[in-house]
Amino acid sequence: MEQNTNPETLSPQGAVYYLFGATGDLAKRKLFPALFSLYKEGKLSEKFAVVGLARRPRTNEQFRSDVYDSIVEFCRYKADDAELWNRFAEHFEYMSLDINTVDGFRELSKLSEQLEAKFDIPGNRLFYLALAPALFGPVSFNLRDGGLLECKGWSRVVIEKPFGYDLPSAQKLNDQLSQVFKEEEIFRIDHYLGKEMVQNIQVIRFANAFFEPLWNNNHIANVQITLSETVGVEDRGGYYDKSGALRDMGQNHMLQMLTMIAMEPPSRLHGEDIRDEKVKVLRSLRNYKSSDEVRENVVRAQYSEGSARGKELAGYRQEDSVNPESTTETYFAAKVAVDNFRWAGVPFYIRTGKRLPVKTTEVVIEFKSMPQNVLFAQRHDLAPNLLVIRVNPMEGIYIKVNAKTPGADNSVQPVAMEFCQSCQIGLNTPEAYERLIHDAVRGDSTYFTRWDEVAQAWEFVDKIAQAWGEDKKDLQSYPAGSWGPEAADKLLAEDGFHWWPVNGQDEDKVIWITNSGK
Ligand SMILES: NC(=O)C1=CN([C@@H]2O[C@H](COP(=O)(O)OP(=O)(O)OC[C@H]3O[C@@H](n4cnc5c(N)ncnc54)[C@H](OP(=O)(O)O)[C@@H]3O)[C@@H](O)[C@H]2O)C=CC1
Ligand SMILES: O=C1O[C@H](COP(=O)(O)O)[C@@H](O)[C@H](O)[C@H]1O
Repeated sequence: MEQNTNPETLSPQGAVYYLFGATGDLAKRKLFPALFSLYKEGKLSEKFAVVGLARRPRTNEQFRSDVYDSIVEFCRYKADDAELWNRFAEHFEYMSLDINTVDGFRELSKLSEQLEAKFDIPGNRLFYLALAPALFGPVSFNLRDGGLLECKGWSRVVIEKPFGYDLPSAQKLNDQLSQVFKEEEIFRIDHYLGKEMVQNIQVIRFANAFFEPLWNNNHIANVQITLSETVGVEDRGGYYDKSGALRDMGQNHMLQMLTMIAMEPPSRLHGEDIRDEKVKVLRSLRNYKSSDEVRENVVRAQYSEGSARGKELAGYRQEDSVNPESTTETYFAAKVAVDNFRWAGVPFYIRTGKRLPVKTTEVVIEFKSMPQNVLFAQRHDLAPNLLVIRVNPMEGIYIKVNAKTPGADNSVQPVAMEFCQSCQIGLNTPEAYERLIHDAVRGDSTYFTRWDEVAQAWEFVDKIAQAWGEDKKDLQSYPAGSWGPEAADKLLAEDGFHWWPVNGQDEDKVIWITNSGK
C-alpha cells in the first residue's frame, strides 16, 4: 500500500502495535505509559490492539496487570481514569515468543488476523523492537518468513538505539533490515528528537526575525551543548561498559541536537527536506585527522568515588556488571568544527557525563561581543549576549542582554529574559516517546534518523573511538558529583571562552525577568 508521507494530511490510523521486549525496562518505563497517554488524548483511535511479546510466560491478565503497574508508577494514571483503563486494557494481549523461532511468528500472524477482525483494524502493523540490537535482524527475517508482512495495510518497524557499535556494525544491521523493510518503513528512534524543546529549535530559529539573520559566523562566537546527568549507570552496567558516553550519547542525541542548531533552513517543512539538511551538517563535520588531533580536541574521563547532596557515591569501576579495570569513559567533551560557509570558525563545544551535579540538557548560543572601542564597552566589562535553550528537565528559553542598572551611576548589568515553558505548561507537554509513537503511526518520519544520518554520525565518532583504542593514557578521572575534568574547561579557555553555568549551577550576577512567577 502507498504510504502517505505528507505530514499535513497525516492522521492516526488504526493499527496493531507489536511490542517486542514487552517484559523489559523500556516497555515498562516509557512505552506503556506513552500508549496510555495517547489513548487518553484520543490519538490511538479505538481500532487498535497491542501484542506484548517476549520469551517469559505471562497470561493476558498478568500482562495487563504489568501494564497497569507501569502506568500508575510512571504517573500517567489519575484516580478518575478507571473506566478509561478498563477499555484500554481490553486491547492488550500477550504472547510468549522466542525471536529465533519462526513457528512463533506464524502463530502471531494468526493472532494478528483475529485481533484485526475483533477491533476492525485496517491491516496496519507497527513493529516496535525494544530489544537488543543483535535481535533486529533475526526478528525482521522472521516477521517476513512468518507472514506478518502480508497485510492489507502498511507495515512499519520502529528500532531502538543503539543502531550499531560503529559504522561497519551499523551497516551490517542496516543491510539486514533493508532485506525486509524499505527505508521509509524504518523508524530509527532517537528520543531526543521527540523532546519538545529540540523540536522547538527550528521554530526559535526560523520564526524569529531577531535570531535568523544573526544565525551565522558573523554574529555567533560559539555554541555549547551540555547533556549532564546525575545518575550513574544504574542497572545497565553491562551495556554501558561496552558503549561509553561517546557511543551512548554522542553519536546520537548530541550530534542530532547539533544538526538542529546548525542546519540550513529546509525548502519545505517536510520530513525528507529537514533530514536532507541535517545530513549536510553531519557531512560538514570536520573529522579529526590524527590521534593527536583527537586528544587536542576531545577529553574523556571516568567517574571515581565521590558524593552529591550528602550521599556517598561509588566509582564507576565499582558499579554492578562493570569491569573493575574498565577504561570506558563516562564523560566526554569535544570541540567540533562545522566546515561550511555559515559556521566556519565557530566552535561547537559539546559535553556529556554521568554522575555530574545536575540533570540538565541545555544549548547556549553565545553571540560575539560588541566592538571594544565604542561607547559602553570602553567603560564596562560587557557580558556577551546569550540565547539559552533549556531542553530538560526544565523546558524553555532565555536570552541574556545588557541593560542599565537603575540609578545614577550609569553601570551596566546582565538581564535574563526567561520564558519557562515547563513552569507554564508543566506535565501537559507530551513525553518524547508518546510523540514519536504517534508520529510513527501517522507515517511521519521527520523526527526519526535516516540511514545516511546514522552512517555519517558513526563515521565522525569512529575516528575518535579509533584514536582512543590506540592508547588509554588520556583517560582522566573525576569524582562522582563534580563537573568533570579540568581539561574540559581548558578546551574552551584556549579559545578565550568558558562553559556558561547551566540550570541549577551557580548563576553569575544576572537579574531575571521571568514568566514563571519566581
Ligand atoms: N531501558 C532504557 O531506558 C533504554 C533502552 N534502550 C534500548 O531499548 C532496547 C531494550 O532495552 P531494555 O528494555 O532496557 O532491555 P531489557 O533487557 O530490560 O529487555 C529486553 C527484552 O527483550 C526480551 N528478549 C530478550 N531476548 C529475547 C528473545 N530471544 N526473544 C524474545 N524476546 C527476547 C526480554 O524478555 P524475555 O527475557 O522475557 O525474553 C525483554 O523483554 C535496547 O536496545 C536498549 O539499548 C534505548 C534507550 C533507553
Ligand atoms: O539514550 C539514553 O538517554 C538517557 C538520557 O535521556 P534523558 O531523556 O533522560 O535525558 C541516558 O541516561 C542513557 O544512558 C542513554 O542510553
